[in-house]
Amino acid sequence: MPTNYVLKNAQLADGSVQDIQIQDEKIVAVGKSLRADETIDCTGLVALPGFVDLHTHLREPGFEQSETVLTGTQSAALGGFTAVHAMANTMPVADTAGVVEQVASLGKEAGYADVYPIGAVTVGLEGKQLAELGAMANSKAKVRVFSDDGKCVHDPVIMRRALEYVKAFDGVIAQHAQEPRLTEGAQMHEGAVSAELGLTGWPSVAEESIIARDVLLAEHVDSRIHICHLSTKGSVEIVRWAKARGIKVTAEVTPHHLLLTDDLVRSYDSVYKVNPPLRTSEDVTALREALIDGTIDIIATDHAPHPIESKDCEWNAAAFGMLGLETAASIAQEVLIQSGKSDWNRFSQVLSKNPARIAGDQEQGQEIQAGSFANIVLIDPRVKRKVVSESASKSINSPFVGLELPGKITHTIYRGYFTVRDSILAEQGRS
Ligand SMILES: NC(=O)N[C@@H](CC(=O)O)C(=O)O
Ligand SMILES: [Zn+2]
Ligand SMILES: [Zn+2]
Repeated sequence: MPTNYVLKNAQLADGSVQDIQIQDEKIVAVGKSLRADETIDCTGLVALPGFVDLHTHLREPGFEQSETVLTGTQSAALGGFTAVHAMANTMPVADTAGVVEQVASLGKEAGYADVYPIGAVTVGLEGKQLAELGAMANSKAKVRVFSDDGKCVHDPVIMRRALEYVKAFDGVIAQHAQEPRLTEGAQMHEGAVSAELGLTGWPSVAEESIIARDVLLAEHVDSRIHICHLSTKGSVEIVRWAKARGIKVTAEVTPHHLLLTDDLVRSYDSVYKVNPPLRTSEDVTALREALIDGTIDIIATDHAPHPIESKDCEWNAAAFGMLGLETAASIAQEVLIQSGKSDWNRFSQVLSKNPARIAGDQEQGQEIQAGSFANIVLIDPRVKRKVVSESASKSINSPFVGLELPGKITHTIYRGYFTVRDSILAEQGRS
Protein backbone atom coordinates (compact mmCIF):
# COMPACT_ATOMS: atom_id res chain seq x y z
CA MET A 1 0.00 0.00 0.00
CA PRO A 2 1.71 3.20 -1.12
CA THR A 3 1.60 5.96 1.42
CA ASN A 4 2.33 8.58 -1.18
CA TYR A 5 0.10 8.72 -4.24
CA VAL A 6 -1.71 11.09 -6.55
CA LEU A 7 -5.32 10.97 -7.71
CA LYS A 8 -4.91 12.46 -11.18
CA ASN A 9 -7.48 14.66 -12.96
CA ALA A 10 -10.35 14.23 -10.54
CA GLN A 11 -13.35 16.57 -10.74
CA LEU A 12 -14.04 18.32 -7.43
CA ALA A 13 -17.45 19.46 -6.19
CA ASP A 14 -16.86 22.95 -7.59
CA GLY A 15 -16.38 21.48 -11.09
CA SER A 16 -12.64 22.13 -11.27
CA VAL A 17 -10.33 19.29 -12.35
CA GLN A 18 -7.38 18.75 -10.02
CA ASP A 19 -4.71 16.33 -8.87
CA ILE A 20 -4.92 15.31 -5.21
CA GLN A 21 -1.74 14.18 -3.46
CA ILE A 22 -2.05 11.96 -0.41
CA GLN A 23 0.67 11.09 2.06
CA ASP A 24 -0.09 8.79 4.97
CA GLU A 25 -3.38 9.95 6.52
CA LYS A 26 -3.50 13.40 4.98
CA ILE A 27 -4.06 15.30 1.77
CA VAL A 28 -0.80 17.19 1.23
CA ALA A 29 -1.53 19.05 -1.99
CA VAL A 30 -4.31 19.82 -4.47
CA GLY A 31 -3.31 21.27 -7.83
CA LYS A 32 -1.96 20.53 -11.28
CA SER A 33 0.78 18.10 -12.40
CA LEU A 34 1.42 16.64 -8.95
CA ARG A 35 3.77 13.64 -8.68
CA ALA A 36 4.21 10.80 -6.22
CA ASP A 37 5.19 7.10 -5.97
CA GLU A 38 1.94 6.01 -7.57
CA THR A 39 -0.53 7.77 -9.84
CA ILE A 40 -4.18 6.80 -10.19
CA ASP A 41 -5.96 8.09 -13.25
CA CYS A 42 -9.25 9.65 -12.15
CA THR A 43 -10.30 11.19 -15.44
CA GLY A 44 -14.10 11.42 -15.49
CA LEU A 45 -14.43 10.66 -11.79
CA VAL A 46 -15.87 13.00 -9.17
CA ALA A 47 -13.87 13.28 -5.93
CA LEU A 48 -15.73 14.28 -2.78
CA PRO A 49 -15.11 14.14 0.97
CA GLY A 50 -15.97 10.63 2.26
CA PHE A 51 -19.62 10.21 3.17
CA VAL A 52 -20.81 10.31 6.77
CA ASP A 53 -23.94 8.38 7.72
CA LEU A 54 -25.66 9.82 10.76
CA HIS A 55 -28.11 6.91 10.99
CA THR A 56 -26.88 3.33 10.58
CA HIS A 57 -27.99 0.16 12.35
CA LEU A 58 -24.91 -2.03 12.73
CA ARG A 59 -26.82 -4.49 15.00
CA GLU A 60 -23.82 -5.46 17.13
CA PRO A 61 -23.93 -6.37 20.00
CA GLY A 62 -26.88 -8.73 20.04
CA PHE A 63 -28.23 -9.11 16.52
CA GLU A 64 -25.14 -10.41 14.73
CA GLN A 65 -27.18 -12.63 12.42
CA SER A 66 -28.45 -9.42 10.74
CA GLU A 67 -25.20 -7.41 10.65
CA THR A 68 -21.96 -6.90 12.54
CA VAL A 69 -19.78 -3.84 12.91
CA LEU A 70 -17.42 -5.48 10.40
CA THR A 71 -20.00 -6.32 7.69
CA GLY A 72 -21.88 -3.06 8.21
CA THR A 73 -18.75 -0.96 7.80
CA GLN A 74 -17.71 -3.01 4.76
CA SER A 75 -21.08 -2.20 3.26
CA ALA A 76 -20.52 1.44 4.23
CA ALA A 77 -17.12 1.50 2.49
CA LEU A 78 -18.65 0.09 -0.71
CA GLY A 79 -21.22 2.88 -0.51
CA GLY A 80 -18.51 5.57 -0.24
CA PHE A 81 -18.82 6.17 3.50
CA THR A 82 -15.80 6.83 5.69
CA ALA A 83 -17.83 7.27 8.88
CA VAL A 84 -21.04 5.84 10.28
CA HIS A 85 -23.03 6.62 13.39
CA ALA A 86 -24.26 3.40 14.93
CA MET A 87 -27.77 3.48 16.37
CA ALA A 88 -28.31 2.45 19.97
CA ASN A 89 -31.05 -0.19 19.54
CA THR A 90 -28.69 -3.12 20.04
CA MET A 91 -28.84 -5.82 22.73
CA PRO A 92 -27.71 -4.78 25.23
CA VAL A 93 -28.86 -1.27 24.34
CA ALA A 94 -26.05 1.29 23.95
CA ASP A 95 -27.08 3.15 27.08
CA THR A 96 -23.85 2.91 29.11
CA ALA A 97 -20.22 3.91 28.66
CA GLY A 98 -19.32 0.20 28.49
CA VAL A 99 -21.49 -0.60 25.47
CA VAL A 100 -20.59 2.53 23.48
CA GLU A 101 -16.89 1.88 24.08
CA GLN A 102 -17.34 -1.71 22.90
CA VAL A 103 -18.99 -0.56 19.64
CA ALA A 104 -16.29 2.07 19.05
CA SER A 105 -13.52 -0.46 19.58
CA LEU A 106 -15.17 -3.00 17.24
CA GLY A 107 -15.18 -0.22 14.65
CA LYS A 108 -11.46 0.46 15.13
CA GLU A 109 -10.68 -3.24 14.88
CA ALA A 110 -12.62 -3.57 11.62
CA GLY A 111 -10.83 -0.54 10.15
CA TYR A 112 -13.25 0.25 7.32
CA ALA A 113 -14.68 3.53 8.62
CA ASP A 114 -14.91 5.69 11.71
CA VAL A 115 -17.64 4.20 13.87
CA TYR A 116 -19.28 6.71 16.18
CA PRO A 117 -21.69 5.08 18.62
CA ILE A 118 -24.96 6.88 19.24
CA GLY A 119 -26.02 6.68 22.89
CA ALA A 120 -29.56 5.89 23.98
CA VAL A 121 -31.55 8.77 25.50
CA THR A 122 -33.36 6.55 27.99
CA VAL A 123 -32.37 3.39 29.85
CA GLY A 124 -33.16 0.35 27.69
CA LEU A 125 -34.95 2.64 25.16
CA GLU A 126 -37.88 2.38 27.52
CA GLY A 127 -38.66 6.07 27.60
CA LYS A 128 -38.87 6.16 31.39
CA GLN A 129 -35.51 7.13 32.81
CA LEU A 130 -32.76 9.26 31.31
CA ALA A 131 -29.68 7.17 30.45
CA GLU A 132 -26.23 8.23 31.66
CA LEU A 133 -25.66 10.74 28.88
CA GLY A 134 -22.74 12.40 30.67
CA ALA A 135 -20.92 9.11 31.24
CA MET A 136 -21.27 8.24 27.55
CA ALA A 137 -20.13 11.72 26.51
CA ASN A 138 -17.07 11.50 28.78
CA SER A 139 -16.24 7.90 27.80
CA LYS A 140 -13.53 7.00 25.30
CA ALA A 141 -16.29 6.88 22.65
CA LYS A 142 -16.98 10.63 23.23
CA VAL A 143 -20.66 10.29 22.33
CA ARG A 144 -22.28 13.49 21.05
CA VAL A 145 -25.44 12.13 19.38
CA PHE A 146 -28.16 10.49 21.46
CA SER A 147 -31.26 8.71 20.19
CA ASP A 148 -33.84 6.13 21.18
CA ASP A 149 -34.31 5.47 17.44
CA GLY A 150 -36.83 2.74 16.76
CA LYS A 151 -38.78 4.30 19.61
CA CYS A 152 -39.89 7.87 20.16
CA VAL A 153 -38.89 9.78 23.29
CA HIS A 154 -42.56 10.57 23.86
CA ASP A 155 -42.52 11.87 27.45
CA PRO A 156 -42.09 15.65 27.05
CA VAL A 157 -40.43 16.02 30.45
CA ILE A 158 -37.76 13.44 29.61
CA MET A 159 -37.27 15.05 26.22
CA ARG A 160 -36.84 18.44 27.84
CA ARG A 161 -34.29 17.11 30.32
CA ALA A 162 -32.33 15.36 27.60
CA LEU A 163 -32.24 18.53 25.50
CA GLU A 164 -31.01 20.52 28.48
CA TYR A 165 -28.42 17.93 29.49
CA VAL A 166 -26.59 17.66 26.14
CA LYS A 167 -26.01 21.42 25.96
CA ALA A 168 -23.10 21.00 28.39
CA PHE A 169 -21.05 19.20 25.73
CA ASP A 170 -22.72 20.50 22.55
CA GLY A 171 -24.51 17.21 22.02
CA VAL A 172 -27.68 16.66 20.06
CA ILE A 173 -30.81 14.57 20.51
CA ALA A 174 -31.92 12.72 17.36
CA GLN A 175 -35.62 12.06 17.62
CA HIS A 176 -37.56 9.19 16.01
CA ALA A 177 -40.77 11.22 15.73
CA GLN A 178 -43.65 8.83 16.20
CA GLU A 179 -46.56 9.53 18.53
CA PRO A 180 -47.06 6.05 19.99
CA ARG A 181 -50.81 6.17 20.63
CA LEU A 182 -51.54 7.40 17.10
CA THR A 183 -49.55 4.53 15.60
CA GLU A 184 -50.63 1.52 17.61
CA GLY A 185 -50.63 -1.50 15.31
CA ALA A 186 -49.67 0.66 12.32
CA GLN A 187 -48.52 -1.25 9.26
CA MET A 188 -48.14 1.37 6.52
CA HIS A 189 -48.89 5.02 5.67
CA GLU A 190 -52.48 5.99 6.45
CA GLY A 191 -54.16 7.04 3.23
CA ALA A 192 -55.97 5.78 0.16
CA VAL A 193 -53.74 2.72 -0.25
CA SER A 194 -54.04 1.58 3.38
CA ALA A 195 -57.82 1.95 3.14
CA GLU A 196 -57.88 -0.13 0.01
CA LEU A 197 -55.61 -2.84 1.40
CA GLY A 198 -57.27 -2.86 4.81
CA LEU A 199 -53.98 -2.36 6.66
CA THR A 200 -53.80 -0.23 9.82
CA GLY A 201 -52.46 3.20 8.91
CA TRP A 202 -49.60 5.33 10.33
CA PRO A 203 -50.98 8.87 9.96
CA SER A 204 -48.67 11.73 8.98
CA VAL A 205 -49.85 13.65 12.03
CA ALA A 206 -48.19 11.07 14.30
CA GLU A 207 -44.83 12.28 12.98
CA GLU A 208 -45.71 15.94 12.60
CA SER A 209 -47.15 16.41 16.10
CA ILE A 210 -43.94 15.16 17.73
CA ILE A 211 -41.75 17.32 15.49
CA ALA A 212 -43.86 20.37 16.31
CA ARG A 213 -43.60 19.67 20.03
CA ASP A 214 -39.87 19.00 19.92
CA VAL A 215 -38.85 22.08 17.95
CA LEU A 216 -40.77 24.14 20.50
CA LEU A 217 -39.06 22.33 23.37
CA ALA A 218 -35.67 22.88 21.73
CA GLU A 219 -36.48 26.57 21.42
CA HIS A 220 -37.63 26.77 25.03
CA VAL A 221 -34.37 25.35 26.42
CA ASP A 222 -32.20 26.74 23.58
CA SER A 223 -30.78 23.37 22.61
CA ARG A 224 -30.15 21.45 19.39
CA ILE A 225 -32.63 18.90 18.05
CA HIS A 226 -32.15 16.61 15.07
CA ILE A 227 -35.13 14.93 13.40
CA CYS A 228 -34.55 11.41 12.10
CA HIS A 229 -36.01 10.20 8.78
CA LEU A 230 -38.45 13.01 7.98
CA SER A 231 -41.12 11.53 5.74
CA THR A 232 -44.06 13.90 5.23
CA LYS A 233 -44.81 17.19 3.52
CA GLY A 234 -46.21 18.53 6.80
CA SER A 235 -42.97 17.68 8.62
CA VAL A 236 -41.05 19.68 6.03
CA GLU A 237 -43.33 22.67 6.62
CA ILE A 238 -42.83 22.53 10.39
CA VAL A 239 -39.03 22.31 10.06
CA ARG A 240 -39.06 25.18 7.57
CA TRP A 241 -41.08 27.28 10.01
CA ALA A 242 -38.80 26.36 12.92
CA LYS A 243 -35.63 27.23 11.01
CA ALA A 244 -37.08 30.58 9.95
CA ARG A 245 -37.75 31.25 13.63
CA GLY A 246 -34.10 30.54 14.49
CA ILE A 247 -34.70 27.25 16.27
CA LYS A 248 -31.62 24.98 16.21
CA VAL A 249 -33.22 22.12 14.33
CA THR A 250 -31.64 19.88 11.72
CA ALA A 251 -33.37 17.16 9.72
CA GLU A 252 -32.56 14.08 7.71
CA VAL A 253 -34.29 12.22 4.91
CA THR A 254 -33.58 8.64 3.84
CA PRO A 255 -32.87 7.54 0.27
CA HIS A 256 -36.00 5.37 0.26
CA HIS A 257 -38.30 8.24 1.26
CA LEU A 258 -36.83 10.25 -1.63
CA LEU A 259 -37.60 7.57 -4.20
CA LEU A 260 -40.38 5.16 -3.18
CA THR A 261 -44.10 5.54 -2.37
CA ASP A 262 -46.81 3.61 -0.52
CA ASP A 263 -48.14 2.31 -3.86
CA LEU A 264 -45.45 -0.36 -3.62
CA VAL A 265 -47.20 -1.89 -0.60
CA ARG A 266 -49.89 -3.23 -2.97
CA SER A 267 -47.38 -6.00 -3.74
CA TYR A 268 -47.45 -7.04 -0.07
CA ASP A 269 -43.69 -7.52 -0.44
CA SER A 270 -42.34 -6.88 3.06
CA VAL A 271 -39.14 -5.42 1.66
CA TYR A 272 -41.22 -2.22 1.45
CA LYS A 273 -42.13 -2.29 5.13
CA VAL A 274 -40.28 0.45 6.98
CA ASN A 275 -40.69 2.93 9.79
CA PRO A 276 -41.66 5.66 9.11
CA PRO A 277 -43.63 4.17 6.23
CA LEU A 278 -43.27 4.97 2.56
CA ARG A 279 -45.58 7.92 1.93
CA THR A 280 -47.26 9.48 -1.12
CA SER A 281 -45.74 11.03 -4.24
CA GLU A 282 -46.76 14.46 -2.91
CA ASP A 283 -44.61 13.79 0.17
CA VAL A 284 -41.71 12.60 -1.99
CA THR A 285 -41.85 15.81 -4.02
CA ALA A 286 -41.85 17.96 -0.86
CA LEU A 287 -38.91 16.02 0.61
CA ARG A 288 -36.89 16.43 -2.60
CA GLU A 289 -37.55 20.16 -2.70
CA ALA A 290 -36.63 20.52 0.97
CA LEU A 291 -33.37 18.64 0.45
CA ILE A 292 -32.44 20.98 -2.38
CA ASP A 293 -33.49 24.24 -0.66
CA GLY A 294 -31.72 23.38 2.63
CA THR A 295 -34.76 22.78 4.85
CA ILE A 296 -33.57 19.18 5.09
CA ASP A 297 -29.88 19.16 5.98
CA ILE A 298 -28.76 15.64 5.20
CA ILE A 299 -29.42 12.27 3.64
CA ALA A 300 -29.01 9.49 6.22
CA THR A 301 -29.49 5.88 5.20
CA ASP A 302 -31.32 4.36 8.19
CA HIS A 303 -29.62 1.15 6.97
CA ALA A 304 -31.71 -1.41 8.88
CA PRO A 305 -30.68 -5.00 8.16
CA HIS A 306 -33.03 -7.83 9.14
CA PRO A 307 -32.59 -11.59 8.78
CA ILE A 308 -34.60 -13.42 6.11
CA GLU A 309 -36.96 -14.99 8.65
CA SER A 310 -38.02 -11.55 9.90
CA LYS A 311 -38.95 -10.45 6.38
CA ASP A 312 -40.02 -13.69 4.73
CA CYS A 313 -43.45 -13.77 6.35
CA GLU A 314 -46.83 -12.11 5.98
CA TRP A 315 -46.89 -8.31 5.92
CA ASN A 316 -48.25 -7.78 9.44
CA ALA A 317 -45.62 -10.04 11.04
CA ALA A 318 -42.61 -8.69 9.10
CA ALA A 319 -39.97 -6.42 10.65
CA PHE A 320 -39.71 -2.73 9.74
CA GLY A 321 -36.54 -1.61 7.97
CA MET A 322 -34.49 -1.68 4.78
CA LEU A 323 -30.84 -1.63 3.68
CA GLY A 324 -29.36 1.57 2.36
CA LEU A 325 -25.59 2.01 2.60
CA GLU A 326 -24.58 0.73 -0.84
CA THR A 327 -27.26 2.57 -2.80
CA ALA A 328 -27.48 5.95 -1.03
CA ALA A 329 -25.07 7.81 -3.32
CA SER A 330 -26.88 6.65 -6.45
CA ILE A 331 -30.20 7.89 -5.13
CA ALA A 332 -28.63 11.20 -4.14
CA GLN A 333 -27.26 11.47 -7.67
CA GLU A 334 -30.68 10.71 -9.14
CA VAL A 335 -32.38 13.34 -6.98
CA LEU A 336 -29.75 16.10 -7.09
CA ILE A 337 -27.78 15.65 -10.31
CA GLN A 338 -29.79 13.68 -12.88
CA SER A 339 -32.85 15.81 -12.07
CA GLY A 340 -30.85 18.88 -13.12
CA LYS A 341 -32.06 20.62 -9.97
CA SER A 342 -28.88 20.78 -7.87
CA ASP A 343 -25.15 20.11 -7.97
CA TRP A 344 -22.19 18.16 -6.55
CA ASN A 345 -21.61 20.86 -3.99
CA ARG A 346 -25.03 20.23 -2.44
CA PHE A 347 -24.47 16.49 -2.85
CA SER A 348 -21.32 16.77 -0.80
CA GLN A 349 -23.04 18.89 1.85
CA VAL A 350 -25.90 16.45 2.40
CA LEU A 351 -23.81 13.29 2.45
CA SER A 352 -20.66 14.50 4.16
CA LYS A 353 -20.18 18.02 5.45
CA ASN A 354 -23.54 18.55 7.15
CA PRO A 355 -23.75 15.19 8.93
CA ALA A 356 -20.17 15.67 10.18
CA ARG A 357 -21.02 19.14 11.43
CA ILE A 358 -24.25 18.08 13.15
CA ALA A 359 -22.45 15.26 14.97
CA GLY A 360 -19.30 17.26 15.71
CA ASP A 361 -17.03 14.79 13.87
CA GLN A 362 -13.75 16.70 13.77
CA GLU A 363 -11.93 14.53 11.24
CA GLN A 364 -14.76 13.97 8.75
CA GLY A 365 -16.48 16.12 6.16
CA GLN A 366 -13.36 18.20 5.58
CA GLU A 367 -12.80 20.00 2.28
CA ILE A 368 -10.55 18.35 -0.26
CA GLN A 369 -7.56 20.58 0.39
CA ALA A 370 -4.03 20.35 1.78
CA GLY A 371 -4.05 19.55 5.48
CA SER A 372 -7.34 17.65 5.54
CA PHE A 373 -7.59 14.00 6.49
CA ALA A 374 -7.63 11.88 3.35
CA ASN A 375 -11.22 10.67 3.60
CA ILE A 376 -12.27 10.70 -0.03
CA VAL A 377 -14.79 8.99 -2.27
CA LEU A 378 -14.44 8.72 -6.04
CA ILE A 379 -17.61 8.34 -8.09
CA ASP A 380 -18.06 7.47 -11.72
CA PRO A 381 -21.26 9.42 -12.44
CA ARG A 382 -21.52 8.20 -16.06
CA VAL A 383 -22.24 4.57 -15.19
CA LYS A 384 -25.77 3.20 -14.90
CA ARG A 385 -26.11 0.05 -12.89
CA LYS A 386 -28.82 -2.40 -12.00
CA VAL A 387 -28.87 -2.97 -8.24
CA VAL A 388 -28.16 -6.59 -7.33
CA SER A 389 -28.92 -8.33 -4.07
CA GLU A 390 -25.30 -9.32 -3.42
CA SER A 391 -23.72 -6.87 -1.02
CA ALA A 392 -21.32 -6.79 1.89
CA SER A 393 -24.24 -6.68 4.31
CA LYS A 394 -25.27 -9.88 6.07
CA SER A 395 -28.86 -9.12 5.11
CA ILE A 396 -30.64 -8.78 1.77
CA ASN A 397 -33.63 -6.55 2.55
CA SER A 398 -32.94 -3.89 -0.06
CA PRO A 399 -35.98 -2.36 -1.78
CA PHE A 400 -33.78 -1.16 -4.65
CA VAL A 401 -32.77 -4.55 -6.08
CA GLY A 402 -33.59 -4.65 -9.78
CA LEU A 403 -33.79 -0.87 -10.18
CA GLU A 404 -31.42 0.89 -12.56
CA LEU A 405 -29.65 3.71 -10.74
CA PRO A 406 -26.98 6.19 -11.84
CA GLY A 407 -23.40 6.30 -10.60
CA LYS A 408 -20.93 3.91 -9.12
CA ILE A 409 -18.45 4.24 -6.26
CA THR A 410 -15.07 3.31 -7.69
CA HIS A 411 -12.79 4.12 -4.75
CA THR A 412 -13.21 4.87 -1.07
CA ILE A 413 -10.20 6.24 0.77
CA TYR A 414 -10.30 6.15 4.55
CA ARG A 415 -7.47 8.06 6.22
CA GLY A 416 -5.26 7.53 3.22
CA TYR A 417 -6.01 3.81 2.83
CA PHE A 418 -8.15 2.31 0.10
CA THR A 419 -11.08 0.48 1.63
CA VAL A 420 -12.52 0.17 -1.88
CA ARG A 421 -10.43 0.17 -5.02
CA ASP A 422 -11.77 -0.28 -8.56
CA SER A 423 -15.11 -0.99 -6.87
CA ILE A 424 -13.64 -3.94 -4.98
CA LEU A 425 -13.62 -4.06 -1.20
CA ALA A 426 -10.17 -4.26 0.41
CA GLU A 427 -9.73 -7.55 2.22
CA GLN A 428 -8.68 -5.83 5.35
CA GLY A 429 -9.66 -2.40 6.48
CA ARG A 430 -7.14 -0.08 7.99
CA SER A 431 -5.40 -2.48 10.33
N1 LIG B 1 -36.42 2.12 10.19
C1 LIG B 1 -36.93 0.98 10.53
O1 LIG B 1 -37.94 0.58 9.95
N2 LIG B 1 -36.37 0.19 11.46
C2 LIG B 1 -35.27 0.52 12.30
C3 LIG B 1 -35.67 1.40 13.44
C4 LIG B 1 -35.88 2.83 13.06
O2 LIG B 1 -35.09 3.44 12.33
O3 LIG B 1 -36.83 3.45 13.53
C5 LIG B 1 -34.65 -0.78 12.83
O4 LIG B 1 -33.89 -0.76 13.79
O5 LIG B 1 -34.90 -1.84 12.20
ZN1 LIG C 1 -36.33 5.49 13.46
ZN1 LIG D 1 -33.20 3.81 12.36
